[in-house]
Amino acid sequence: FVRLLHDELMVFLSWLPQVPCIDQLILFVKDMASSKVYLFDEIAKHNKTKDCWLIISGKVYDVTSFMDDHPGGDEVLLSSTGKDATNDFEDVGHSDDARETMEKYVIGEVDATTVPTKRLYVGPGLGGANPKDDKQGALIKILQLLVPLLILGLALAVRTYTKKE
Ligand code: HEM
Repeated sequence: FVRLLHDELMVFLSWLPQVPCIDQLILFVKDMASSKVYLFDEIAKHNKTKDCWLIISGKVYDVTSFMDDHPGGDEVLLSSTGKDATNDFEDVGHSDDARETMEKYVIGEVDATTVPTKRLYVGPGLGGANPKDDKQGALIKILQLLVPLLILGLALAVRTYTKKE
């Protein structure tokens, strides 16, 4: 056991030169601690003011204690839960200060394979993943053909009946 302890200590000491100052040591320890990987569904459950987690650029942030201090308000943070909030975060154009602040709230990473991908809109009849879309597309095409024919027919009928003998 002592030998094992000694070995662990040596490993730790061999890491130390790579950690030039205490700030970095803290970041390093935090990094190690935050290497937990969460599933999307697990993260999505934290969607309340008193329990709020965000996914930004693959990392998971527990911003519960930041809700009252967020300059953009707590509502926007809440509305960014249950999804990948990277775009929401980037669209605002957050400052470097904000990016530094957020590091305090990292609790881990998201397992990217569990994040639902957004379904891109595929126009009707263009082979959407949903077979209902295909049916709607066909109906629209038929209507597009029928309506001008109907108008033409009506116009012809009106012309025929109003023609002076
Ligand atoms: C850990 C995550 C976040 C941190 C640490 C954070 C931090 C900040 C900070 C410090 C500001 C002040 C302006 C700046 O320095 O850029 C800010 C503003 C703002 N943030 Fe966030 N934010 C986070 C996530 C989000 C998310 C997910 C949204 C969703 C849209 C958001 C929306 C906003 C908005 C709307 C403002 C106000 C911009 C303005 O009025 O100028 N933030 N945030």
